[in-house]
Amino acid sequence: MAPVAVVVGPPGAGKTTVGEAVAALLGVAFADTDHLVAQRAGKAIPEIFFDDGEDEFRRLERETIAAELASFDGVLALGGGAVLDPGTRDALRAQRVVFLTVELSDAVKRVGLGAGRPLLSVNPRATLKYLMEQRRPLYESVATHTVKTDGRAPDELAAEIAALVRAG
Ligand SMILES: Nc1ncnc2c1ncn2[C@@H]1O[C@H](COP(=O)(O)OP(=O)(O)O)[C@@H](O)[C@H]1O
Ligand SMILES: O=C(O)C1=C[C@@H](OP(=O)(O)O)[C@@H](O)[C@H](O)C1
Ligand SMILES: [Mg+2]
Repeated sequence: MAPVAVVVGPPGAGKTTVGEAVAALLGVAFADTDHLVAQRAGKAIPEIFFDDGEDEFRRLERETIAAELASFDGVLALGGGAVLDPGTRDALRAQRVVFLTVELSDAVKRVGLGAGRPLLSVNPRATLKYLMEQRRPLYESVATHTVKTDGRAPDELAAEIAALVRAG
């Protein structure tokens, strides 16, 4: 069993929002690894970073993704930093992976002051710029499809991605 699609991209790309809409259009389940990690830890993501550190968050994230790739058959949205892990990138090579791209200006507007995203809680624009530059090659290395999201509504993007999945 494998997800019908895995959604990757930087914070603010719309992985959670668009991924959920794609699942609804396809009539399949939706899961977001951030949500699953928080559930597993019994606390919200900023609390995990604060209490336990980023390494512990990444460990939970890596294990959660491995488990979902083996057992989940809906649309799976990952956290923006999931692709930093080489084992996760390897596992994604057998999957349909949709990379949602976003330019810095739209990403900054979408994440606002970074509430709920501990890495962006200080200076979101500069941090996002750095994260996006550092990770772009990693997203590209796992993507089977790349979809630009700037200036496009989530519904329109979801329809395009659902069609792409239906087309196999
Ligand atoms: N295509 C879009 N156009 C405008 N706003 C969007 C778009 N996609 C997502 N958003 C908004 O941007 C914010 C971040 O979206 P989210 O789905 O959480 O992104 P991600 O999971 O990639 O970090 C949310 O407030 C969401 O409503
Ligand atoms: O980019 C990152 O390293 C992170 C992105 C977040 O997910 P979104 O990309 O859904 O915001 C979340 O996993 C955590 O705050 C770390
Ligand atoms: Mg998200």
